Amino acid sequence: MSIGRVLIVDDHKRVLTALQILLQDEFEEVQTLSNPNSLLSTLATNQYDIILLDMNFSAGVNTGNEGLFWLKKILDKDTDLAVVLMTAYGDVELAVKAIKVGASDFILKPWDNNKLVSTLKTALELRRSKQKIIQLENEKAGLAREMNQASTQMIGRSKPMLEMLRIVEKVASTDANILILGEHGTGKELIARELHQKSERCNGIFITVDMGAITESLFESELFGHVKGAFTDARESRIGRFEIASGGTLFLDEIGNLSMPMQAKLLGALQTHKIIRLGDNQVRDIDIRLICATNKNLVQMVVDGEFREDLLYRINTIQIDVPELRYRNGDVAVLAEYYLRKYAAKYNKENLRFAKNTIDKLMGYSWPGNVRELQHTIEKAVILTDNPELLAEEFLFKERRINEIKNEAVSFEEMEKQLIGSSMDRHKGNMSHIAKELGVTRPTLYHKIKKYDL
Ligand SMILES: Nc1ncnc2c1ncn2[C@@H]1O[C@H](COP(=O)(O)OP(=O)(O)OP(=O)(O)O)[C@@H](O)[C@H]1O
Repeated sequence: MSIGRVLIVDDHKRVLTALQILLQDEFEEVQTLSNPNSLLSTLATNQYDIILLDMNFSAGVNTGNEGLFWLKKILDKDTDLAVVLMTAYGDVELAVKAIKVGASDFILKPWDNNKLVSTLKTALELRRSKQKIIQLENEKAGLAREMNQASTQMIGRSKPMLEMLRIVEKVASTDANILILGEHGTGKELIARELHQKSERCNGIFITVDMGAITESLFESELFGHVKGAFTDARESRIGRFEIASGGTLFLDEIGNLSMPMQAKLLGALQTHKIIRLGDNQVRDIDIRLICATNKNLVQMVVDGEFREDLLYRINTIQIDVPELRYRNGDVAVLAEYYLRKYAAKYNKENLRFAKNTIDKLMGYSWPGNVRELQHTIEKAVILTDNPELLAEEFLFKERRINEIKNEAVSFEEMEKQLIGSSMDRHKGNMSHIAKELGVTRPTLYHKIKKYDL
């Protein structure tokens, strides 16, 4: 028996009785209605999955117009209801008209019992699939809205920043592939999100894949998906990031970390706009806007034979260079103020201010870890301070010259390690909370935990 509620509408009592007897063993609930005039009030108080509706109600007038009239009324109330129509006259034109208006199917009287039952069951399945699709579409749109809302506003009014934002503004609405270059923590992911939000695809999904955290063996399954049984651990079929991002934007972070074989596979998908799930043979079209980012010098990598030239050309239709924080005069002060307000609110220290000379000290520092380092530095200071003002002495920077920046990367790594370690303690290993606090994706977090052996 199928789980489904059926309403039969026909003005012939004998038809109603015969259909009810036939269908009550096949469906969960079967009700009848001999007068269509009470159809709308019946629909208002009861829920059905299928309506089996006669086309001709007034004796002697067999135009089917009454059926079409009631069909429209039903669909006005609930566009997803499956309506199967019945007529004693095999009028193809009328059938086409009814299907165009939104009927699920059409049955001729006298009916064949088996055919009638299977038509209704197919209509029911179709309704279920439609409902599932609508539910998934709603969930997807809701998720996209939530993800878009969650992203931070871009802060910065310095000249290099304004120049970059002007380019972002210009290229966002195009569907061009974009390559974002910049040091760690300069805001590449934030810019990618901004591009997505300002694009025609803003109601679609923005999805990030951290290429630095993806292993050779998982690459294809992660990006292209797999079918059940494609490899030992593939217990269920799974769609890949390319398909999830369909209609939206796919952001490939740390693209410079891809091995040559992975680059070849990625290039294949980008050239053909098609993918094949691992273990499958169906070719599927992909519809994504591609944004890539890296802190590596890809041109040098091409020269060194570490990055495919054809892939570089494919991904950098437009290149955006994100300026390092140390070259953004004035942005440090604005960002510092922004993060002070954010963390003061978070840690219930709303009245906390910077002391007079603190901002000068922050502006004098070179910020090798860029905005992320500034963000974490302010958060740490807000947590640790017992003063009503954040004093310059509370920020302990080793003064560094530009030629020391190479070594700074090492000390920044040390700092990053400590930050992750303390966040892990604070959140008792809850990866979602840690990733949220540190402003990184979970794959990046896993990668860093592995890297620092935490
Ligand atoms: N202009 C900005 N305004 C506000 N916040 C910013 C800005 N730039 C970066 N941030 C913040 O700094 C942190 C790091 O930014 P993001 O992750 O986008 O950098 P990234 O360049 O992608 O870093 P990585 O190369 O390490 O992946 C995030 O928390 C982000 O919100």
